[in-house]
Amino acid sequence: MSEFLSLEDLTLAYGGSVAVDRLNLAIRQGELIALLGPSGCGKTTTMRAIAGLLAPRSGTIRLDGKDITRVAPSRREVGLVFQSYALFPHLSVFENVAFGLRLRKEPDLAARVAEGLATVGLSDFADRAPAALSGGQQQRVALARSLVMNPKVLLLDEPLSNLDARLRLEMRMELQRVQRETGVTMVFVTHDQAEALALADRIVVMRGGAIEQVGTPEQIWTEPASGFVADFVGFETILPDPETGGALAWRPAAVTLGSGPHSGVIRGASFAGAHREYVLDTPLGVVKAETPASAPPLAPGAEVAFDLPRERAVRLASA
Ligand SMILES: Nc1ncnc2c1ncn2[C@@H]1O[C@H](COP(=O)(O)OP(=O)(O)OP(=O)(O)O)[C@@H](O)[C@H]1O
Repeated sequence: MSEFLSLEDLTLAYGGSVAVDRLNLAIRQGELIALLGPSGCGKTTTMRAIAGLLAPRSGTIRLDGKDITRVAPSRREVGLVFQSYALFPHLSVFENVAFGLRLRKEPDLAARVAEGLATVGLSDFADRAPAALSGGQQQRVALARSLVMNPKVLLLDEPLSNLDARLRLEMRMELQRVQRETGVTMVFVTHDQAEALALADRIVVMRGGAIEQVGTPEQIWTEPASGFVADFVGFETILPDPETGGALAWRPAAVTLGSGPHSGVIRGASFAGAHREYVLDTPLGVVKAETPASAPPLAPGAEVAFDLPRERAVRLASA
């Protein structure tokens, strides 16, 4: 694999407490990588180290063949877009995007700002104040501001989390389009598995300061490498497999409800639009199942037969 950005044995700590422990990751040029994991797993800490805002305790960061571990943030050619867009409220959209270019006294300022605004579809908004823009538009200004600096890597920390559901979908497509058109290598942080699956070329699932699995969205979705990843992508019933000593995991839709060799009691039921979700207490443990919304509803307290078909489970080395 041709590595463009590589993190080698990276250990990151705040004072005495280690937040990321000997992390290894190689990213190709032009890739769109998602760092996915629950709160506190070390995603933001990893991004801060790549940006140069946190000096590693040990390990190496290489970008485009160069060791940048001790290079100052402003010389790294790494762009950073925060979750709060941090635009300057008193500057116009144009001046916000021009800010970094002016600091560096770069040539062709007006043309480059115009190109940046065109890339994010905001050519007509150059004279507006940030306050006169929607959240999604502000986010796109922040993106343009980073892009005009021609970074080798663009880091995005929860870029969509402040947007409402509809805008988030729009910005997902926008980010993908910008990435395709500019070819810039992007690493973004999210705790939303749907976002990671929809956007990323590869997903890095993190847990407790370490990498749990790296794979394409398809691999993570269909072949989770551990119980932790399986649970994260919706395999909500994970039971020991006496045949192999490992474990088996099922998504709710893979559980047959109404017939089968097992029996359980419905503890909870909820309507989710296209389907109904059930939580069952069973001698095997808690089982989560769903049925199409068109199927007759089952009441809490009812006893129901069910099956856990082996052929619809994923196999895990351990639960
Ligand atoms: N400034 C800090 N000082 C001390 N500890 C910190 C600091 N920032 C983060 N941590 C700790 O480092 C660990 C990793 O935090 P980090 O912010 O990287 O997690 P995260 O995966 O980005 O979480 P979130 O999704 O909540 O942003 C956590 O245990 C956190 O408490």
